Amino acid sequence: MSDKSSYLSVNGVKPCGMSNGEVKQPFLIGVAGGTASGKSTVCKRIMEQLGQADMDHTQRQVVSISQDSFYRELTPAEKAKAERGQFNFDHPDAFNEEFMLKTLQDILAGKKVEIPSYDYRTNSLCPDQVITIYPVDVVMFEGILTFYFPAIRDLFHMKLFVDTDSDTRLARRVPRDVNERGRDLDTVLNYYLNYVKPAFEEFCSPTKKFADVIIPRGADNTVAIELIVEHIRDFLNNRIARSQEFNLPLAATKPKKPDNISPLQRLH
Ligand SMILES: Nc1ncnc2c1ncn2[C@@H]1O[C@H](COP(=O)(O)OP(=O)(O)O)[C@@H](O)[C@H]1O
Ligand SMILES: Nc1ccn([C@@H]2O[C@H](COP(=O)(O)O)[C@@H](O)[C@H]2O)c(=O)n1
Repeated sequence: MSDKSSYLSVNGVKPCGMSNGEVKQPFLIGVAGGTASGKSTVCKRIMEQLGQADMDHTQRQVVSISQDSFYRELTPAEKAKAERGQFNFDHPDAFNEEFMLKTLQDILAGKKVEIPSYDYRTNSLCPDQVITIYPVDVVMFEGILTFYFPAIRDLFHMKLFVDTDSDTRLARRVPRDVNERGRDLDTVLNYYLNYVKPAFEEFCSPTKKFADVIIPRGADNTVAIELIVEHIRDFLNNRIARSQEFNLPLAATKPKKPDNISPLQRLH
């Protein structure tokens, strides 16, 4: 099971459209950055500041999805290489680009999607542990190569790059891989030097130029996180205002019930 599942939203809310029957498109945020830069932690902080962290997962209106759910299935030969620490999981070819694109397009179209969990210990997807994502207000999509694929990059309303010093990232990655991903120290260090670091320089770091906001120091940068949260709130408030304008003629005969407003919208 993914070690990010504690906040990965298995949200059970029913699909919710606008009161005028229009499909509600989520605010889609791409979050990129090197391994262990703090992408997941930044998403968690955004969720907390939007008042979503302590909420029952069935009520959440903010969802965070990891790009790791979109690793492609490996052939038996590739699996054997992965077990020896010789398969490159930091290369774009390791991902199922088509599935990633289709899933994000479906999310934007207001559809319910299903994505698998990822197991780092077996280097494989868990098809029996499917995560259902129902339509919500805000979807964050985080991963090392979130901005690498042009068609996927173009889908985001907002692009964040978490920019954390590489020594700090290595210092975080080593204990994480040993304690949570069942790797030994030598394998982790060799893998980092042979695959992770070169791929970061070739494929991930150059995508920083596509970001709207670069977040130095990741989750420690509380000012940047507050500014991003304010921007998300503005977007949602503007959308509510637009939808209320659109609904004006209906409002006289059918007042909008508080239940039609999502928990996130009710904050403002
Ligand atoms: N600002 C921080 N200070 C200390 N530890 C952090 C910070 N941000 C993340 N970590 C830790 O570093 C590790 C990697 O963070 P994570 O958010 O999972 O990174 P990513 O999603 O980019 O791989 C985790 O163990 C996390 O708890
Ligand atoms: N089976 C796997 C698959 C991926 N990785 C590493 O995960 C890193 C990406 O996840 P982050 O949370 O660190 O962004 C990437 O650098 C891969 O090397 C792995 O170790 N095993």
